[in-house]
Amino acid sequence: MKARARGMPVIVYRLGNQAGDRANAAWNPQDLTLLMLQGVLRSGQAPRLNWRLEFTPVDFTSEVIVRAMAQLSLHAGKIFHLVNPQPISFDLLCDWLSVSGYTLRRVDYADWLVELRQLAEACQPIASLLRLLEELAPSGGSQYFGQLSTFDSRQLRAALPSLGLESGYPAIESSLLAVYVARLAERGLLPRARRNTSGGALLGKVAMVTGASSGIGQAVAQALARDGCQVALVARRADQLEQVRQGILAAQGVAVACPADVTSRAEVEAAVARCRSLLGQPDILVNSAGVMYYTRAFSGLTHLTDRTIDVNCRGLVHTVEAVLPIMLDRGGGHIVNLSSDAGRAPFPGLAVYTGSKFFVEGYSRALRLEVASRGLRVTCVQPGDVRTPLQACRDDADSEAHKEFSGQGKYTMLEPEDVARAILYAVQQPPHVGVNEILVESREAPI
Ligand SMILES: NC(=O)C1=CN([C@@H]2O[C@H](COP(=O)(O)OP(=O)(O)OC[C@H]3O[C@@H](n4cnc5c(N)ncnc54)[C@H](OP(=O)(O)O)[C@@H]3O)[C@@H](O)[C@H]2O)C=CC1
Ligand SMILES: N[C@@H](C=O)C(=O)O
Repeated sequence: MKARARGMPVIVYRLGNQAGDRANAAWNPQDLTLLMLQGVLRSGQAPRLNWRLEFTPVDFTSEVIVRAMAQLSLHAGKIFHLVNPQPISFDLLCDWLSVSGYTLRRVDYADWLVELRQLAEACQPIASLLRLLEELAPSGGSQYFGQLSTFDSRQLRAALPSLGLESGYPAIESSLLAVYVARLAERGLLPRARRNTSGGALLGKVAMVTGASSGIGQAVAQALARDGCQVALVARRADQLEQVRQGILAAQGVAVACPADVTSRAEVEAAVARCRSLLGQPDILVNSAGVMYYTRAFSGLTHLTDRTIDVNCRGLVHTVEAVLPIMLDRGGGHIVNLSSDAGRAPFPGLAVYTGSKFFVEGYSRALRLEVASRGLRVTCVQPGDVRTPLQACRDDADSEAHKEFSGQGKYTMLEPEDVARAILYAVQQPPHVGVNEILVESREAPI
């Protein structure tokens, strides 16, 4: 300020937490974020903490400073806050570490400190972490972590294009965290992650599967994970998703639960954001969430017809619209929509369901025409009857219609895995091949 008062050009930089650079993760060894990472991964424990953490890769900070100095006349007199405008929650970071191959146990903060004290004798960074925590939170409590100051970064954001930094402020996302953890592990500063050993043709791809808590969606999620995909599991029942996730983890795969009701745009968008933070951008979207109620059009069960349209039509559009910008941006992606043989032919007792699947067909075909030239593929899968809970007759449905028209007990139905194999075939094709439709039915019941 004195220099400014004497007429010298001054730019003020207010720095938040500085993290390692994005190439090598060269990082101040006494930084709290790094020490916390070490504390979590060395102890194998994730303390319950209400902490929103922000950090900025140090190479970004130095780029801003050097470039702004080169344009002094443009930026003199400005204050640049280099404080990450998009902090992430510590919970999300721990979830990310878990899906990235670290086994973590959730514990209370106080219990974690006890564990750290035991590790501190043999591990210098843990001793440093304990010292820092005593300084920041002398009473041993976790209150310190609840405080996060946010700063107005508008001035910096506005200046970034003129500084040649059009890609904006570095987001704390999966790809950045992956570089950090890998580089730090190479240098022995963090333990190495357990790798996804399932291998397979889809290794490195990210898939989002709706309806993953049951039936076809569950089988597809498992098959994709076996083939190397990291899978985001979407449905409403969090407990069911957790079971599916545990099964995938036990088979050495990678999966994360993203509970959401597809009829809510906001919940779908939050699920996509969680997938991006924890696994990365989705390469594949499988829309399997759906409902089917045997009801004749004149039965007056309007709540079931509304629900069918909401889930099968609106829900599917919500997920497609949430991932489309990401896929278009990257110039690639594969959307697989569960239609039905009822998307090709009418079925009595299922007028609204048939209509919903004709919608899926029409929507998918038009979508394909719009996005094919931009690198995206759209596949409609049309299964005949599959042995899943969808085929059951709900108490409030039209039981006579179910008795008369359902295929149950009349022939051998497909298994969910039969449909999963068809989907795997479609997504494993080379990028120039579009498998646009697959009709897969019970041999005994062709339409
Ligand atoms: N089974 C069959 O014979 C056939 C099925 N299909 C289609 O395949 C798809 C999957 O069916 P299937 O696996 O058999 O059925 P299931 O009943 O086994 O599974 C349906 C899935 O959809 C999810 N779901 C339902 N409503 C919502 C919602 N509002 N938000 C988020 N998820 C929801 C359910 O999860 P949760 O309850 O946890 O939310 C569940 O995971 C459907 O689109 C169906 O139309 C096509 C042809 C034949
Ligand atoms: N096979 C279809 C209709 O009966 C379906 O289950 O989607």
